[in-house]
Amino acid sequence: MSKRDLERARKERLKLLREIEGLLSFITDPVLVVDAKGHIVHTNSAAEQMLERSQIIMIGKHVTEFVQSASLSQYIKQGKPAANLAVCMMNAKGARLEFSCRLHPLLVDAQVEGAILFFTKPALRQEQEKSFRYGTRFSLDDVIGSSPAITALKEQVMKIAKSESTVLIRGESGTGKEVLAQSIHRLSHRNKGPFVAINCAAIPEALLESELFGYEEGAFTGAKKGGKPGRFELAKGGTLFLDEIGDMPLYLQAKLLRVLQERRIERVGGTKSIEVDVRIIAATHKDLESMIANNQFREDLYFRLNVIPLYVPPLRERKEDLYELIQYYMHKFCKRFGKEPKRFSSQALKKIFNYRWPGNIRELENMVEYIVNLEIGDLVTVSSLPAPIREMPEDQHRDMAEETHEPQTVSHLSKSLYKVNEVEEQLIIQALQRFGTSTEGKRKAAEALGISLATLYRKLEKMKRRR
Ligand SMILES: Nc1ncnc2c1ncn2[C@@H]1O[C@H](COP(=O)(O)OP(=O)(O)OP(=O)(O)O)[C@@H](O)[C@H]1O
Repeated sequence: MSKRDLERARKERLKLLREIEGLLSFITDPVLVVDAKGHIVHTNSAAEQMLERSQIIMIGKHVTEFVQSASLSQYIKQGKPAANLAVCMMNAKGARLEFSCRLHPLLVDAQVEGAILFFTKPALRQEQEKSFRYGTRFSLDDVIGSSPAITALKEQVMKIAKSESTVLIRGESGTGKEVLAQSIHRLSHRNKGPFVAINCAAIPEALLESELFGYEEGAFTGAKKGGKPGRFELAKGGTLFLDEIGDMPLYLQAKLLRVLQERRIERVGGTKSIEVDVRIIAATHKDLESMIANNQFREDLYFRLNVIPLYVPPLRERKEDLYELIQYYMHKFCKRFGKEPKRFSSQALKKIFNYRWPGNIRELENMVEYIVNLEIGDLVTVSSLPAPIREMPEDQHRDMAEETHEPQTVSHLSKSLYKVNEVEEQLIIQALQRFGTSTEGKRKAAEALGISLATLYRKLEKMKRRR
């Protein structure tokens, strides 16, 4: 085979791998693909979540390290299909979870090359889990951060949680709007009731109406026998979280407005009027005011929803919380994956602090998970950071003082600001150790830190005062 043929074959194989990974990611039950000896060659994210281990850890290991079964290895070796093998999956904390495994052997020219293993929950557990589906995972204690903005937001949440009024949470994607909605529910009088969420952007328009309001038997082709309750009914006595409300089509906005006014619904295809007993919390990252101006969002609905407005600031406006969040997630993922916490080099920290975090906390969480999974020893350098952070052009670096919104007086400094100051101090000390304390050294240190010489002097003055 020529070099070109080899390269083409390599590319074909890579393409096939990407296709397989893509397909596996759509499957919401855990899937493991193993070779003929039972070593894992692919996993999907559902398997990662279930086993609480990252793909990087699992690939190459024998399946029996994670899945216990009397006969699984035999089935794989012999290339025998199986429909319903009882297995136990063991997560990183050592918990044993019962699953039913379907095995599809991979045969090439009648030779066993491996197997695809699908894991589904036994029917009884599916039933038990249904009752947990409308619970919450987060409380206000899970809202990490002590910047003035987050502290004020938490105080506001505590004040309004007990009220029955509708809340509209605004903020960019990944800032924690759902975390906040769940915290409100937990603090409310309705906390014994369900917390039912619906993402108006994720559900196809044609299904959204029946998902929200339910339907009666025979309402449309394919409607379930006996009909189906909608989220308004399922949330009875609790909270209904309408996520991405800005993506709701106009005709449903009109219907929602009517429901909010009359506090009653009718299922699609039904005539019976059902009383609504829910508290509504809506959220969006969209600019509703300009949507109203462009006739894309109803102004009357906006006023109905915006009774208690809450705003979650983007991470770049509260970089004081970065360090606390990184520590929180470092601890969480190290515990989950059984790893030792890692330290960041000063240059890596500088990149992190100067990055704009367009994906907000979700992006930060992903970064820490990625880093925890890297086999790089305990020091995280710039080269280990994800590409968007690592490759941020120097001219996008901002003055750290501007970005951290440092309050002017010492009395305003919160606990976490001290932490940022500690990080900053570390960076400054390391830079001065490297370049020296002469004027020229300070100039170089300021340049390396991405701040002006005047800012460096100001920070050095502050450091002196703090000591
Ligand atoms: N203050 C916080 N402290 C710790 N984790 C947080 C905080 N806020 C958000 N998170 C985490 O960030 C992720 C995104 O949060 P969430 O889904 O609530 O964001 P969102 O604003 O609703 O996003 P979207 O608009 O995309 O739905 C979650 O995994 C959550 O655990």
